[in-house]
Amino acid sequence: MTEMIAVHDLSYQVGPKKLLERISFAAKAGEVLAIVGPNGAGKSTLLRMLSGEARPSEGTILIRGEALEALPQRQLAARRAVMLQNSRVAFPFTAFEVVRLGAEGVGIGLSRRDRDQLALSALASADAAEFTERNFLTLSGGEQQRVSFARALAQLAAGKTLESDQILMLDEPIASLDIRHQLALLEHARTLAHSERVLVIVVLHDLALAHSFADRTLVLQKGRLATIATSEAPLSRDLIERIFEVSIVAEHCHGTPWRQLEGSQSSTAFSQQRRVSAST
Ligand SMILES: Nc1ncnc2c1ncn2[C@@H]1O[C@H](COP(=O)(O)OP(=O)(O)OP(=O)(O)O)[C@@H](O)[C@H]1O
Repeated sequence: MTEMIAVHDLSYQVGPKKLLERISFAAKAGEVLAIVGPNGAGKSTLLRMLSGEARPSEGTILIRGEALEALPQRQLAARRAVMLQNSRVAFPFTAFEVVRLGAEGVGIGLSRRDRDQLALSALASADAAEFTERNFLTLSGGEQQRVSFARALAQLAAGKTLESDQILMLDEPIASLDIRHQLALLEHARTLAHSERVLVIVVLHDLALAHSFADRTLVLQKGRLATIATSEAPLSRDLIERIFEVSIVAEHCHGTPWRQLEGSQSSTAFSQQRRVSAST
């Protein structure tokens, strides 16, 4: 079967600066794909390309074999929902209104009542029901993030009436969440992937969480795809040290050997020291 998404030789340049260089990979329905990498590696830029928000300078992105840029807006909105790092809301909308917007453009076949219901159940799924009538702009960062996740869920649910093949794109969705909500959000995303065949693409900073939740992890470094890690072939300590410019000090890991740490559920076992640069 055609890949859900296939990226070939994707490059993106702003002026003389190359933000992404010759990136190629493909992903299937039902997969959780994490994207990790140091600050400035190009993770958000790549997600902007994959979502259709920006066009690559070179290369192609195919969604189920069709060129991304050729997809009509409504079809694209039904196929993929995106949760950005910082959701900007220009007006003092309630959380309900923000989430309902997700179901608006793609839920045309649904009654107003059905769309309202979708928004309410998305808020509940994201553990954000208590904010339903609150002004979005007055919510805390983590609360806003839960509402933004609900909005993406509402868009997927409404889009399902038009498209069965769907992609959920999440840019650092857990950055402001406490550990309970981090795990709940990632678990929810994984269930969507494994039970409903949604392709989930998620930018994460926490390597241990990426390892635990994703089927594969794309590692970006300076705009290039350094490697793709899987549970069978996890990121090696050496590669992590090289790409993230840290030293992982085994004796500081509370007796946890690195091998176990690679499969650990929590990033708290990480103990890192800045590497003294070779030039100093
Ligand atoms: N319009 C632009 N013009 C010039 N440089 C840009 C532009 N947009 C992004 N960049 C640069 O491109 C690089 C990649 O940015 P991007 O936001 O994709 O990184 P990231 O991997 O998501 O980083 P972070 O982990 O900090 O969120 C950064 O160095 C950023 O400063």
